[in-house]
Amino acid sequence: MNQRAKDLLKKGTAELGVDLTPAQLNALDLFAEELKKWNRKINLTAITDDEGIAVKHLVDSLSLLKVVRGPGSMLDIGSGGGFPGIPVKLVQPDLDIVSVDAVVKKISFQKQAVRLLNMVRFDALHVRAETLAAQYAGHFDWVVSRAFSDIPSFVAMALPVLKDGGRIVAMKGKNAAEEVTAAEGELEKLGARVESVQDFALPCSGDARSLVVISKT
Ligand SMILES: C[S@@+](CC[C@H](N)C(=O)[O-])C[C@H]1O[C@@H](n2cnc3c(N)ncnc32)[C@H](O)[C@@H]1O
Repeated sequence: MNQRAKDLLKKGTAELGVDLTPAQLNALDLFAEELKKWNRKINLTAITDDEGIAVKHLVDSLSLLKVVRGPGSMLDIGSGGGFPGIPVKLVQPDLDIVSVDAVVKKISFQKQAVRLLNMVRFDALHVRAETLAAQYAGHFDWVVSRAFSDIPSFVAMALPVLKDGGRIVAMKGKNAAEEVTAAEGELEKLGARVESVQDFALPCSGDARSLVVISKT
């Protein structure tokens, strides 16, 4: 990434209360360069400029650390090019992460990023999230997603693999409040409830963001 994008990444994460070490900054930069390289051949993201990647992918993914902390296990459903799971792992290595996507090319990219960045205890799996319960029933402390689906569909996939006392986190943009209100009845039927909604402005862009935290009832 160019110097301006690196400065935005450092400033944006500092605003989130995350002080990146030079090694973490370097790892996030390497990941961004690999993303750009693969994106020329396969469609991983519509955001291709360095500043956009720094703010809308990296800082945005790391905003999850407002509520998710290690140590523990985390599942990222519908992770695409590795968001939020890969940036989160690079900054919070004591989280054991499973990252799933239904599109094999996206998982091939994530596996390459794992090799390039020497990541351990990060499994990128080409599976549909609906099939995970056979292997991971009641396993995860955190089940997260960004730009994945409506809240009830996500929660229906997350509940079978959530540990007792675990939390589901939906990363949302504007209109989160309306989505939460619309989801309440369905969540009750599923045996879940919205525990908190943390609204904030994405650093460096000001775009509205919300972290919707959901627990089992
Ligand atoms: C809009 S993309 C978001 C990607 C990434 N989370 C991000 O924020 O950039 C949604 C992703 O969910 C994946 N997906 C959709 N349904 C899925 C399912 N049932 N199980 C696993 N992945 C799924 C798609 O292949 C796609 O990569």
